[in-house]
Amino acid sequence: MMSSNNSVDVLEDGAFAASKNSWNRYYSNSVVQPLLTDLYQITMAYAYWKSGKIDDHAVFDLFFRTNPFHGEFTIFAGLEECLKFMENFHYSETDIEYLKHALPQGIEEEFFEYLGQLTAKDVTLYALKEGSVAFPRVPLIKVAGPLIIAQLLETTLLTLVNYASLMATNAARYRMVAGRHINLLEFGLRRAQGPDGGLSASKYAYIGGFDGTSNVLAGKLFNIPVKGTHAHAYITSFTGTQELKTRVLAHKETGDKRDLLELAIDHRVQLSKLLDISTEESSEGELAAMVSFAIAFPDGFMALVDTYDVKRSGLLNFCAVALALNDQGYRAVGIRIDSGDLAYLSCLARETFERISEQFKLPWFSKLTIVASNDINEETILSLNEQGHKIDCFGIGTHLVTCQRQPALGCVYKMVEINAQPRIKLSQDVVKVTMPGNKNVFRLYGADGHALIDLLQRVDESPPEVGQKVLCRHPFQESKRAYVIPTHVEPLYDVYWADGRVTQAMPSLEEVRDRVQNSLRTLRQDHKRTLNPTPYKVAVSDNLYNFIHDLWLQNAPIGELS
Ligand SMILES: Nc1ncnc2c1ncn2[C@@H]1O[C@H](COP(=O)(O)OP(=O)(O)OP(=O)(O)O)[C@@H](O)[C@H]1O
Ligand SMILES: O=P(O)(O)OC[C@H]1O[C@H](OP(=O)(O)OP(=O)(O)O)[C@H](O)[C@@H]1O
Ligand SMILES: O=C(O)c1cccnc1
Ligand SMILES: [Mg+2]
Repeated sequence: MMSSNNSVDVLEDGAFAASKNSWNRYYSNSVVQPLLTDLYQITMAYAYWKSGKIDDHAVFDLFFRTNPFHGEFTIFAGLEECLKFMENFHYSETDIEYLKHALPQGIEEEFFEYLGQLTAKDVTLYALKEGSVAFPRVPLIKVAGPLIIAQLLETTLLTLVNYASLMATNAARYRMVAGRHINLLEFGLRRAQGPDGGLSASKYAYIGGFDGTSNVLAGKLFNIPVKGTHAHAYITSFTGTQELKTRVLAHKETGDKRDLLELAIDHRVQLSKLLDISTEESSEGELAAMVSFAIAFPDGFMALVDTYDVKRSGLLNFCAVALALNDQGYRAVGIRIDSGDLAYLSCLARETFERISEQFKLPWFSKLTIVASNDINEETILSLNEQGHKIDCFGIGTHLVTCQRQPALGCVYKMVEINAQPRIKLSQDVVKVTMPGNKNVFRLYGADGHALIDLLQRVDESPPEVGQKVLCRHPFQESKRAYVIPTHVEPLYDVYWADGRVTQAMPSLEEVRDRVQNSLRTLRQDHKRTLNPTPYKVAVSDNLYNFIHDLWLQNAPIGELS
C-alpha cells in the first residue's frame, strides 16, 4: 500500500510546523470566526447591550441528551478547535461593516464600537479532557463569564463539538467492532459533507481510532498517516499489454534488468495450472495495468482485483505480477477488493496466497495484505466477523464520514446560572429539563477498576472521597438512588481557558487518540456492546437533587382546573 512518510517535519520557512508532540497551532480553520454563528446571537447581543445586561455573570453548560448510534457512550472531541476559536475571537473591521448592513436598521453606532473591541478574555472555560468518554447530561464544556460573550459563543462551540464528537464516536465504534489488529483507513473525502466536513472527518476518524486517511490535506495539516491504493480507472485505462511503454524492471539488489511482463506471463501460465483457472478468462488490460503499477511502485505494489472478476482475472494477474516482482527482489504488498461477497472473496484470496506461498516456498506470500472496501459499515463488519473473513484492512468512506446511521449529535448550550441565580429550563419532556446551577462533575470508580457512575454536584459541595459512602441519585426519579463507595474519584473538569489564554498544555492528536482507547477501557463491556448496551449511570448528589426539585416547583406554574 502506498503510504506517506508519517511525520511531516517542521519546515524551515515556517509555512507549517506539524511536530509530533505539539499542538498543531499553525492550523486554524479560517471559517471558524465570530460571524460563523446564528444571527440571533448577535441580535440578542444588541438587546443585552441595550438593556445593560452585558456584564451579568452567566454560566452555560454544553451537553447532549442521548448517545448516538443506539450506543451508551460518546467520545468528546473538538475541544482544541474551540480553544483556537476563543483565542482568535475578534470581529474584524469588515465583519463590523457587514453587520451594519445585515442587522436591522437603527442599531446604535456605539454598539458596533463595543463589538469591535470584544474578545473572550473575560470568559473561563472548563471542559472534560478531549478524547474521553462522556455521557448524557454531563456538561462537556462549561462556560462562565459576561453574559454577552458567553452567549455569543453558543453556535460556534456547538458546531465545533457536535460533529467532532459524533465522528470520533463513530470511528471508535468501528474500531471496537473491527478489533485491535485490523487496519482501518478513512476513504470518505469524496462523500463527505463538503470540504470542511471531509477534513474534520479525517481528523476525528483518526482520533477515534482509524490508522490513516486517503485525504492528503488532512495528512499535511494534522500529521495523520496518508495511505491508499488505486482506483478502477487505473486498471481500465489499459486495454492490452501492447500499451505498456516500459516493461523493464531492474533487480532490487543486483540491478539485473528483466522484462516484468514476460516474467508475469510465464508465472500466469504456471499459476493457471496450480489454481485451475484458464488464462483465457483473465484480462490482458488488467495484467498490463498491474505490471505498469508494479514498475512504478515495486516496493509498494497493491492492486485492485475486482475490476473484471476477482477469481478468474484479478487474483491470477495479481499473483503473476507479484511473483514476477519477487524474481526481481521485491515483495508485493497486497490487494484491494471493492465489490462482491467480501467474506468469500477474502477467504478465496487468502487460500490462493497460501497455496502459492507453499508451492513457491515464499512464506511472506501467505501474509499479503487484503484490503476490503465498498459501503462498509458497523453491521457489515459484525456480519463479516460472524461469517469468518481474511481481511486485514478496511477502507471506509460514506458510512463513516457522513455518520449515516445518525447524522447529528444533539449537543445543546443552556444557561444554568445568571448573577449567581440558578436557571432552569422546564419542559413537558423530562429529558429536556436542564440541570440548573454551576456544577462540578466527578467520575467514581468501582472495586473492579471500572467507571461506575458520573456524579454531578453543586460547585460549593465538597468532592466525593475514596472509601467514603456517597449517595447518588437519579436526577428525576426519586426512588432511584444508590450508595457508592468509590475506589477512585476523578474530577472531570479542567480549566482550559481563563484570563484570555489557553491554560493547559494541549495534547497532540496522538495523545488524544490514545486517550480515546484508554478512556474506553475504563468502561465495562456491557456499556460498549453493540446490541442493547447497558446505560451508564449519571447521577446527582442529594444536595443537587433537592436544589433542582425545589427550583422546579418554584418555576412550574400551578394550573387551574375548571
Ligand atoms: N459477506 C458479506 N456479508 C455482509 N455484507 C457484505 C458481504 N460482502 C459484501 N457486503 C456488503 O454488501 C454490499 C454489497 O453492495 P452492492 O451489491 O451494491 O455491491 P456489489 O454488487 O458487490 O459491488 P458493485 O456494485 O460496486 O460492483 C456492500 O455494502 C458490502 O459492504
Ligand atoms: O464505499 P465507501 O465506504 O464510501 O468507500 C469509498 C469508496 O470510494 C471508492 O469508490 P468510488 O467512488 O470509485 O465509487 P463506487 O461507489 O462506484 O465504488 C472506493 O472504491 C470505495 O468503494
Ligand atoms: O486509496 C484508495 O484505495 C481509496 C481512496 C479513496 C476512496 N476509495 C479508495
Ligand atoms: Mg466503491
